Amino acid sequence: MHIYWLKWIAQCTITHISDCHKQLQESSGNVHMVDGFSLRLLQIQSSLYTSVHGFNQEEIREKLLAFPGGSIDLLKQDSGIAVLTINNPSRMNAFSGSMMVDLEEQVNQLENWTEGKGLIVQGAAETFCSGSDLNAVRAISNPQDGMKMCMFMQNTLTRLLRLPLISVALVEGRALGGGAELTTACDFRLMASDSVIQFVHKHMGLVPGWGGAARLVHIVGSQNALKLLGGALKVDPKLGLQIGLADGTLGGSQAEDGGGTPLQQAEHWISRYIKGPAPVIQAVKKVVLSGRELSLSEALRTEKDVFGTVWGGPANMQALASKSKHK
Ligand SMILES: CCCC(=O)SCCNC(=O)CCNC(=O)[C@H](O)C(C)(C)COP(=O)(O)OP(=O)(O)OC[C@H]1O[C@@H](n2cnc3c(N)ncnc32)[C@H](O)[C@@H]1OP(=O)(O)O
Repeated sequence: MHIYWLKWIAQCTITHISDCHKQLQESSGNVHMVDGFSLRLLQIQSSLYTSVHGFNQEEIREKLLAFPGGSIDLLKQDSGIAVLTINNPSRMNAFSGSMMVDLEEQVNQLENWTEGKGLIVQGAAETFCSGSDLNAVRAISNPQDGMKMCMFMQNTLTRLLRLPLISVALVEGRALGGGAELTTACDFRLMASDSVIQFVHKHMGLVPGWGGAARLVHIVGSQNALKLLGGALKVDPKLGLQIGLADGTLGGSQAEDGGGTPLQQAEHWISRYIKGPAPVIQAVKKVVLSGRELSLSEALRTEKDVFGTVWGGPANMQALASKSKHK
């Protein structure tokens, strides 16, 4: 069992934890073998950095908790859409150390949300996020601590992007520095009419460190990424749509976006992509994610595995029974 399990862990670095959980249960035939400890181990394996890379999660957690303030709030709704709110309005929703730890805990929650289909990431009080809290940054400005914080946030944001939920960043006000990086850890970005996404890192004598540069290149291409980072350009909704950083804008005609608050408009926008049963929507995200992250042959094998989880499943059988037509 141990050798099989270790082999499986090596394979499932990319595959989402729930797949591992399910297959472990099947292979062992004993659900009790997948206890909290094993799940935690699997979560660590789905992260980028582990002790092999000199990363000590508990040590950096302790360090980050020394910089408290604000919170990351999670609301899981019956609709299958969760709302994650970056909440530190007195600092324009800058990330304190404890908020970085909070975010990791909320991602844990979402990884285990079997009924989930969609996720909206927003900032409190009509602005998105002004990056890392400069007070914390000053206090841990030595390269060693900076690298540890960077690994912690890369782990968390990678797991956020790999959730089997279709995610959208709802950008109101400003998304600056690490806040701009956070928007790239979602599948889509929606920009309110007066909003700005700006990778201000160059002005701070930095480059992105939370994985934002690598993800940005995937989203807008290397030419545009170079312009955005090299010029610390302000991306408004018009430029965002033009270069593909924004997938939609809010504040259009009522008919188009459903009207209401920006959050209601974002819920309306995402609802068209998450209609249907959770296992099917989660499978959609998984096949796209594997196509995005894996080599073609690995992605094809993953697609086959994910296909196997929905083929002959309840939604498939129901559709066959109802002889549905796609007019
Ligand atoms: C790898 C991660 C890299 C990074 O994220 S580095 C951080 C990048 N972010 C920044 O440099 C943002 C710096 N802040 C600003 O440019 C401006 O505060 C900002 C966001 C444009 C808002 O400007 P205003 O509307 O004029 O408001 P304000 O400046 O009076 O700000 C209100 C209060 O919020 C505070 N604040 C804003 N961003 C912060 C941050 N990142 N860390 C800590 N505190 C921050 C700001 O100091 C002010 O506080 P207070 O009222 O003076 O006590």
